[in-house]
Amino acid sequence: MNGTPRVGLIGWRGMVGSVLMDRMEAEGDFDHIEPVFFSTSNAGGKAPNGDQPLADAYDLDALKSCEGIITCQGGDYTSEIYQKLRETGWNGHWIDAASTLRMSNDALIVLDPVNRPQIDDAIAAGNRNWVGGNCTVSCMLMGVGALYKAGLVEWMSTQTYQAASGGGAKHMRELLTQYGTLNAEVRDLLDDPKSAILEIDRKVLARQQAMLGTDESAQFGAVLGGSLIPWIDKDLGNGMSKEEWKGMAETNKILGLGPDALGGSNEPAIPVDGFCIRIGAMRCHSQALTFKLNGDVPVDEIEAMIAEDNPWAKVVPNEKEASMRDLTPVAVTGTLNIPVGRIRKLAMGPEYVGAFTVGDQLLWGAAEPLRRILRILIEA
Ligand SMILES: NC(=O)C1=CN([C@@H]2O[C@H](COP(=O)(O)OP(=O)(O)OC[C@H]3O[C@@H](n4cnc5c(N)ncnc54)[C@H](OP(=O)(O)O)[C@@H]3O)[C@@H](O)[C@H]2O)C=CC1
Ligand SMILES: N[C@@H](CC(=O)OP(=O)(O)O)C(=O)O
Repeated sequence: MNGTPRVGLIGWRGMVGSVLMDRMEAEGDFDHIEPVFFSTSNAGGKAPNGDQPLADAYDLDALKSCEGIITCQGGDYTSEIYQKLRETGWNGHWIDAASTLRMSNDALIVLDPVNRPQIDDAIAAGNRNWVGGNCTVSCMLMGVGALYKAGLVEWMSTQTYQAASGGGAKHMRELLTQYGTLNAEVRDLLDDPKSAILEIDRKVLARQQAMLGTDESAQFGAVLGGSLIPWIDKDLGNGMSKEEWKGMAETNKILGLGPDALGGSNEPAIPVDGFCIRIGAMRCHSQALTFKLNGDVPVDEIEAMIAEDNPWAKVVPNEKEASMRDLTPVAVTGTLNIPVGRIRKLAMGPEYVGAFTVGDQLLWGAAEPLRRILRILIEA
């Protein structure tokens, strides 16, 4: 991009978009672009800054006037507009949070602390589509990408603990409402220290069961408050959820491995598989990882590789106090830190290593890679 490019922002007032706006303000990104704010619902309304009214996000001429577009509007918008815009001959940079284009042959999944070499190659090759990765995959690679870069991983299994925010703002509200409803149901008993805990438990369960199939659980389609949901995203019909499928597909594409890598790669894909679980956290995704490494690498070497890989990955000593203090959603939310802890050899053998990592899925999992690719393209 040249000079101070005109960049269209779509989806800026949504949950991901609001986090993106905050980060762009904090990093001075608006000093490097001429922003054009779009809306799908309020064209002509007031933009968040500047004196231009909101442009219509379905107006192809308005979109075409931008050298770059960043959208956090969601997959439906991308499906509706992207192809039409390209068919007009628009050759600008399309930067997208939605998954729609992620596996396309002409799109790179961006996570520059992990795949900057692929990004540089793609820029040189004239790539124009840049898509943020799945939140779980991006947060995982920010933490343990060093092991992949070093060629140490034979396979990895993930067990995720994903926050309500992954579903969207309404899901976060539903979770908190459920917690409140359950608390209200037993408040009198909680206030009485002599009340029987099994009575509290019985009443909570009855209230949870009463939520099923009602508006109280409409977003998740199951009760999350005081429970969990062992399925995220679509059912692929082969026993796998789409969220689980993304683990291997996107990890390898980001790393430039396997046939789905941009331009295809002769390097074989690394098996990544496991279970993705929704839990009652707000906006941090956590994951327990099991690696089979292709050798017996000492734990202190693994820790050093992770610590040195990027400024955000932080090794947490595998001790109770440090883990409880630094390796939780409460410790990480709102920060770019990606702590990696519980690193230890597993009983299966010296090549088997376990780790636990936490990341804010709205930051590294969604907004941050987008604003960073914008800066990279401006500076290229
Ligand atoms: N949620 C997540 O964790 C992740 C989401 N993504 C992607 O980002 C997309 C957007 O997700 P998310 O930000 O959660 O979606 P939101 O529902 O928060 O926002 C999407 C759009 O909804 C419109 N909208 C309608 N009512 C409101 C309201 N009251 N407040 C704010 N916006 C409103 C806005 O469009 P307008 O201003 O035009 O009316 C907004 O841009 C997803 O569809 C997904 O593709 C990617 C990674 C993670
Ligand atoms: N699927 C993630 C959110 C996300 O990032 O989705 P996608 O891969 O569609 O961007 C979740 O629900 O936690």
